[in-house]
This record gives sequence, structure tokens and C-alpha cells, in this order.
Amino acid sequence: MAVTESGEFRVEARAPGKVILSGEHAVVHGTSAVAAALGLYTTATIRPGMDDSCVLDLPQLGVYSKWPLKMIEELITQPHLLNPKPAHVTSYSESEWPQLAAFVERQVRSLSAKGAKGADAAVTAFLFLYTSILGLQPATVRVSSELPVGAGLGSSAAYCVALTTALLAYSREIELPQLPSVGEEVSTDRKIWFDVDEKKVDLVNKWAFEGERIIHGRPSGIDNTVSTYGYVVKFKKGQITRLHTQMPLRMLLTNTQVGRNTKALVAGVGERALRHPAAMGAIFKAIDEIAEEVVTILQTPPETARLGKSGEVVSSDECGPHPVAKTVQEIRLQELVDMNQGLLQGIGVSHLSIESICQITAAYRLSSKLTGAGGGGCVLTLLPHKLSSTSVELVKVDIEGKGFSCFEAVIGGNGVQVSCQAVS
Ligand SMILES: Nc1ncnc2c1ncn2[C@@H]1O[C@H](COP(=O)(O)OP(=O)(O)OP(=O)(O)O)[C@@H](O)[C@H]1O
Ligand SMILES: C[C@@](O)(CCO)CC(=O)[O-]
Ligand SMILES: [Mg+2]
Repeated sequence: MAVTESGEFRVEARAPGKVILSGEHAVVHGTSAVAAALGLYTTATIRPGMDDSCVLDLPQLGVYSKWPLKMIEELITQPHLLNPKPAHVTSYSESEWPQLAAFVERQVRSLSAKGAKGADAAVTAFLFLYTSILGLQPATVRVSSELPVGAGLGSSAAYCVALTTALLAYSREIELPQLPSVGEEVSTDRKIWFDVDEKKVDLVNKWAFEGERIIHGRPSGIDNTVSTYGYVVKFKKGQITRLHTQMPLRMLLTNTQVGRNTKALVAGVGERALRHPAAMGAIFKAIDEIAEEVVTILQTPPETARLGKSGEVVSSDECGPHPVAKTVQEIRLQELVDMNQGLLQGIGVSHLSIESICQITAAYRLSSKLTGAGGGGCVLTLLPHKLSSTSVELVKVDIEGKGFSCFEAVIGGNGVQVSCQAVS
């Protein structure tokens, strides 16, 4: 990785999506949740700008805008916001940015129909993070993703984490590696990803949370935390515990293709909790117990299930025509997934498409639940470690035959990483 002596360089940051194994929604109300990084990434690239302007390119949303920096400067009505302070995290407030909402609305209205959905929140979060971290420095910013947008896999958090990291690296708040000696060649196909310095990774997470607040309204912080730090984590009231799982986690993710919006779903659950505080409180408590049990199970070494005296607990379960061995932990985890899904249905965030996937997989004795905010989006299906690839194929064919798309997830990998390249 290298930066030219002239200081002209391009930075890239990639941040993973996530799956929530247990505890979504209730976590907003202070309970425990368990989540893991997903091996699909959002990448933010920043290169030197031209003509004293800022270019924002968001291909997934159909946004491509070029703003003269003067135009952005006019949005900054508070003198203290003119000096970027990347090391000092601040929150967006409409009163401090009285002209931003109308500006963004005008920009988004001028975009194509594809560009309209979700673009307002993404552009608002961008302008807030850009001016707060980089100030009025010309730059060209592109954010692209392997994640489906708005499908429960943490696309908003990955967007905020990747963008924040790239901005902090471009502003040099995150240190870039050694400059190469003059004349050193840097090959473009030698991209190496580096973990963000331990001292700066908390700063990334805090800024990304502020971006998530703009997109989500009331995020718990679990999504940006998992995207930033990676691996498998337990999250409760801002406390993060990295889990050293003993159990290989294998799952299928199915996208219902039903569009939804996390901000609206979280707000809906909040309103229901106000209408029925005792009943909703009891459900949140049950979800908390489930998440805690999931934590215990994940940290317990696998034990092969045995037949009970009367044969009630089986060591192998039928999956279509193919028998599958499940461990005691896998059987218990399946029960918890079923219970969690039932409770999520109870708080009003399931959907017919989600339930129909749960039914399809139940025929194979596999358990499924929505993941993320629900209301559509993605469903996870636990796959026993020993389930053969032929059996997984059968399940996939059945799910896809009903018009959904699914894939086997890679989970529990790294968090945010950076890369940097000299620009000639
Ligand atoms: N690649 C991207 N480019 C631009 N904006 C994005 C991108 N990914 C996500 N966003 C922003 O995040 C919004 C979707 O966030 P939302 O929280 O509703 O769904 P999600 O994060 O995919 O799911 P969940 O929050 O349930 O995990 C988009 O409408 C957009 O504002
Ligand atoms: C629905 C929710 O619990 C998870 C979204 O991935 C919201 C949040 O925790 O911010
Ligand atoms: Mg989100």
C-alpha cells in the first residue's frame, strides 16, 4: 500500500454486512442480541476531487451528483461546523443544519425513479459525515456494495462504516502506511486490505453510529458495531462481547425480495410497545433469554445427540431423503430460532413471505427466522454442520422454485479494512 510524495492518493474502505442470529428489535429496547459479520462487503472509494467540487456516486441507488463546494458551504450556517474535527464525534441535528433537508429533497427529486428510494437518507448521512470529517476538501466519493440494499443484512451500517473509514483515512485521521520512496512502482493489482488501527476503530464505530441515526432514526448500534469489529458478537446496551464460538455456524440466507425500511419497522415496534407496555416488555424479556441461551450454546463444545430411552431425542434427523446428524447444540439452537421467529411475529415484524420460507424449510426439519428488521428482507435457515451439500441443494431448489433467491452465507469474518493506492 502506498501514497505518493505529492500526497495524491486514493483510499478504499470495505465494511461487511451482518446477520442477526437472535435479538433484533428487542435490542433497541435494551436486551441482548447476537450477530455475526457477513462475507459480503460495501466499499467506499475516495479519490482526489477536481474543480473545487464534491462528487458522490452511489450506483445501487442511482445517485450521481456533482456539487461545487461553494454550494455545500452555503448549507453550513453554524460557523463552528466550518472546521472539520474528525477526532471529535458530533451528532446531526436538523436545527444545526436548517437547509440540508430541503437541499437533499431537491437533489433526490431530480434523480431517476430508481434513485428516489432511500436516497434522501443516504445523501443526508453522506453530507453530514463528509463535512464533519473532511470539511470542504474536493473529493470524488463512490460507495458500491455486494449487499442487497434494505434487505436486513445491514447495508445501511456497512454504508456508514465504509464511508466513515474512507473519510477518516483520506483526512489522515486514520494513519496511512509508509510513503514509498520516490519512483517506487505500485501495481494496481496488488491491493492489500489492512485492519484499522485499534486506537481508531472505536472512532469509526462512533461516527458510523451517527450515520446510522440519520438512516434508522433509533438504531441500537449493533449493526455498525458488527460491521466495524467483525466476528461473532453479543451486544447489549452498547456493550460488545466478542464470542469465541465452539460451534461451526452454517446457514442459508433467503431474500424474500419484499422491500421494507428499518426506520419504519423500528418505529412501529416502538409504538406497539407504548400501546402494550407489559405484553411487549414480556416478549422483549423472552427474546433476551433466548439470546443469552444462544450465547451459551455457541460457546459450548459440540456434543453428538444420542437417542433417549424411549427414542424421543434422535441423533439423526430426516432432511428429505437424506438423514442428517445434529449435535445437541444444533437441536437446541433450532428450537431457539423457532421461538425467536414466533416472538418476532408477535411484535408485528414478520411477513407472509418470511413465514412461507419458514414452512418450506420446516419440511426439511430445518429452522428459519427473519434476520435484521424483518417485514420482508432476508430469512436465515440454520444448517447442521453435517448436512450434505446434496441436501442443501434440495432445500435451495425448493426455496428457489417458490420464487425466492438464496445462498449459503460466509459468516464470522473480519470487520472494516482499508487500502490505499497512489494516484499518478
Ligand atoms: N450501497 C449503498 N449505497 C447508498 N446507500 C445505501 C447503501 N446501502 C444502504 N444504503 C442506505 O441504507 C438504506 C437501507 O437501510 P435499512 O436499514 O432500511 O436496510 P438494511 O440496513 O439493509 O437492513 P437492516 O437494517 O435490517 O439490517 C438505503 O435506503 C440507503 O439509504
Ligand atoms: C431491527 C434492529 O434491531 C436490527 C436491524 O438490523 C434495529 C437496530 O438494532 O438498530
Ligand atoms: Mg439498516
